[in-house]
Amino acid sequence: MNAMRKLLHYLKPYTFIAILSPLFMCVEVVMDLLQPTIMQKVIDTGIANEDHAYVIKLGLFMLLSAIIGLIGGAGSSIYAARTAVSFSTDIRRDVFKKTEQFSNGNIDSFGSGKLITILTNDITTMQQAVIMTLRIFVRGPLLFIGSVVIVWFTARELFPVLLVSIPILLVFIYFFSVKSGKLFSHVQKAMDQVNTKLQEMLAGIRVIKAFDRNEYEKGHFKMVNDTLMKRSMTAEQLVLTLMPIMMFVVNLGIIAGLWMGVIKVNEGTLQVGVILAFINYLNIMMNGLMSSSHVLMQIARSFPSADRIVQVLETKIEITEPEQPSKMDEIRGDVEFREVHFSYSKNGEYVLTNLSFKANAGQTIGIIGSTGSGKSTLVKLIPRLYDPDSGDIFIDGVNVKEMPLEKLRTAIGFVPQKALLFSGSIEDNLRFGKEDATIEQMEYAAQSAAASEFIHRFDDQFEHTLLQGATNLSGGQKQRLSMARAFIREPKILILDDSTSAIDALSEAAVQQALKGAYTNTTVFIISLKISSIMDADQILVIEDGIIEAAGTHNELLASSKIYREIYLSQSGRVVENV
Ligand SMILES: Nc1ncnc2c1ncn2[C@@H]1O[C@H](COP(=O)(O)OP(=O)(O)OP(=O)(O)O)[C@@H](O)[C@H]1O
Repeated sequence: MNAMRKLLHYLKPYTFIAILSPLFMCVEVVMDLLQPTIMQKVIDTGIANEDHAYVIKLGLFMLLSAIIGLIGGAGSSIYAARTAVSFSTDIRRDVFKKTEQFSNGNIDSFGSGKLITILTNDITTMQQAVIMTLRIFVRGPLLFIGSVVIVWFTARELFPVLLVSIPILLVFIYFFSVKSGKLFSHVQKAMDQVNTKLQEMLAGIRVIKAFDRNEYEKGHFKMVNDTLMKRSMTAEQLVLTLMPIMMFVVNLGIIAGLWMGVIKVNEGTLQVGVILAFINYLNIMMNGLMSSSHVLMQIARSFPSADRIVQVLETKIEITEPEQPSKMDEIRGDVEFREVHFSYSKNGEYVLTNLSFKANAGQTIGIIGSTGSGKSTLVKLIPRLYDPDSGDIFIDGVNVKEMPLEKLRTAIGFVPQKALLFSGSIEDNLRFGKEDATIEQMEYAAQSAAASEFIHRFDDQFEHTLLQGATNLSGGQKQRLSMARAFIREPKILILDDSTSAIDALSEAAVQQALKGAYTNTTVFIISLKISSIMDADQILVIEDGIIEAAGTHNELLASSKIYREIYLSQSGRVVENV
């Protein structure tokens, strides 16, 4: 309820056109309600007295009221659609803006499948609810109340039929609306699972094929799809069953009306036209109630959607701008971790425990350790993709939590473990790192990342188009471009998270040479499973189970760290070549 009230604020800018819709609808309803009364007069006065002129006059009047009704209906639809679409567009914009600010932790906790369902399904459900409320929620009750009032004044003898049938209809509508709200919230949850599965399948289609897991994936998809089907079926069936039940109650009302009416016609206290008008009004009433019940169900369905949308809009962003950002000059690139503890699920097991180290500006820090030991997590804390549970990280002596986020992140070039490029040209992707980069800067960054050669092999070079997920590049080419994108920023801190894993030894040596040459003032963090990639570093951190097991230069570690020595020995064939 609260969530719905919050979202209704989005209607405020459209109040005027939102009011126009029901106003136009009133015109249509009045015209609809006039028709049976005119018809009654045609029968009881025109036809009964054989007054042709009267019949023609009323016939023309019926036509005119139908045309006015049409204008009213069309006007109402146009303004309802305008209001609802603008309303949902504004909500979608804000949900998108909010998700953009989400920290990694926020995204982890929602899951991208659910976020997509919220941005598509839930917002569309709200849009439908607004359209139906503006159009039908006014039309339904107006038709209903109008019919009751007219029957009271024109066919009071048959009014007892309404006194019995209306409460029965209302009970059914109440029961179905409440039940459908619950069922549709289950449908939305099933939809989240289908979206998550679809996303995963599309992202991993190559792996699925390579492992010949199509059948397994099909089976898995069938499972979530079947759940969605069952839940949708139950919900839709319930909604659709209401119609025949209401028809049945109305038909009983018609029979009762006819029976009472015929008796009264025989007694001479009622005219035949009144019975016909009564039956018409009973049908109009049922239509009014039926459409109101549809709106009620749509509204009931929109409550869980509103809750989910507001959940996103009100999510507390875990990583926020400091309230009083410290004033900093140019960042030099000193990085210090002081007693840092971190866990992904708050109060869960620590992934990093009591990390302390210092990197001076311009130094290269190698990070090595077994899979899952916490290497990537460590570097993700530097640009504040996550914040530590306790302990602090300083850049040039200033706590990163006190630095303006933009200043902090523009000083960092991050090359993630999985090279993620965007659809568009190579140039677009490089400009992602530096919007106003010149062609010379692009050339230089590409050269430093050993990407120049393959780019120049394309006819259109930097304008070469990358498909979604850069599927038209090889793994190594993607890594090189991802590095070039970070290099072009000329960052003060460069983080290379196992970013040369798909690059041949010669190219890797070229990249390292470039780093030594042109990026001497940059503090470089290199994560690698290969000793050859980090052995020249000024300082190497050996991470095991989230703890710095040892730190020092290559030679120091060979002497002091058992783990480092073991890694060295296991890779020594390659290392010896490189030394
Ligand atoms: N987003 C996440 N949510 C929850 N746990 C995570 C998340 N990312 C990583 N972990 C867990 O944190 C631990 C450290 O992961 P991390 O990616 O830092 O390891 P790593 O040393 O970089 O491994 P690798 O060499 O395989 O890349 C692992 O146990 C992993 O399962």
